[in-house]
Amino acid sequence: MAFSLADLGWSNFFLQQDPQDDGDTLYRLAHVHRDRAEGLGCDGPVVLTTAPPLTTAELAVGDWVAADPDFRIRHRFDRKTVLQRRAAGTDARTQLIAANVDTLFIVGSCNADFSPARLERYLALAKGAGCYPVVVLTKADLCDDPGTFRAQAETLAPLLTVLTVDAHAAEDIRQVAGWLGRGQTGALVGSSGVGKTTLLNGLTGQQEDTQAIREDDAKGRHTTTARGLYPVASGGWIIDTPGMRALRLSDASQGIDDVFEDVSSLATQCRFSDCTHETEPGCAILAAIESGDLDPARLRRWQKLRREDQHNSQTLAQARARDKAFGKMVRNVVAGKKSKRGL
Ligand SMILES: Nc1nc2c(ncn2[C@@H]2O[C@H](COP(=O)(O)OP(=O)(O)OP(=O)(O)O)[C@@H](O)[C@H]2O)c(=O)[nH]1
Ligand SMILES: [Zn+2]
Repeated sequence: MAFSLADLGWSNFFLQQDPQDDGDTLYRLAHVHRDRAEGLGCDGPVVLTTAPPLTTAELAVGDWVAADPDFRIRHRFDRKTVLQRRAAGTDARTQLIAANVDTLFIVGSCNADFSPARLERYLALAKGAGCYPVVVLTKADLCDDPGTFRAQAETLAPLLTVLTVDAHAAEDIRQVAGWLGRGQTGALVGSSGVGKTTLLNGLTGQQEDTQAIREDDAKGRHTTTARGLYPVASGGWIIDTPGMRALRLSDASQGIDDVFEDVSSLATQCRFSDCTHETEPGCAILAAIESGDLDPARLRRWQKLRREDQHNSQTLAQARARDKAFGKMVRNVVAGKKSKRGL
């Protein structure tokens, strides 16, 4: 299938950046592997490699790049939005998830798996990344009253859009596709078994494998493997982001404050600027809990996310400082060798 640049999501935002080399061609990245990337251009899909100093580690699905006639990527365009998270394990580095996503579909379900804390975490990720969040609650067909789940979700961030859907129903898929008009890009996040693959299949008309859910705990087995950018019939694009179950936030304080705008604006009204909202007199948050205006569980979730974000941002800053010191040491050693050789 052939696409124009506008079909692929190209816009003035990218056009205004440095003009590419005359011989270069523009591509949007659909898949990124360790040694190569797959790009979509006006002449169809191509396999791309990177030219130093660029490596595939700096590329994300959804990125715009310029490549030379030998299909080597020479330039990556600045991103409109970028989804990233702190890498798993003890490594403090951030991991790229997807780039240039307009709408982040935060998928949950109308069953025992529904978790306000998890939705808030993804909402903070979306706000921090600059994406428009849409909460999609699946399995509405298996639930007596999906409206209660929707109402609960709507309280989690200001002016939040929440859809309740049967991910197998074409008319419900059309509702989701409403955010994916020509050149618009969406991404799906949510824990395993909530129906991301089912939504992806409905949106793209493809058949990726889904697996039957385990009855006991409402959690599916992990079935999705490859991260990629796929065309949607409504003219947009959808990015599947497998492996997003253990989402750890860092550098997300602005996103958290936006999602918890109710709590963070109350905090500015406390008498003491370093109020811990536990016992202090003149605490606006305690007063709101007392009057029933604020759910104490929401306060606890806000505090937990902020603590986690502060901790991760600190370790990230430490890792960056370590990298910088190491780079300096290497440069000093190299400079020392050069001066010994009289260069
Ligand atoms: N009845 C009903 N079943 C659904 C709905 N959405 C998903 N399912 C079923 O739930 C199971 C898990 O769905 P998947 O689409 O594989 O979930 P996933 O989020 O992709 O899971 P991972 O690939 O593990 O991340 C499958 O058996 C789906 O058919 C829905 O809205 N209604
Ligand atoms: Zn307070």
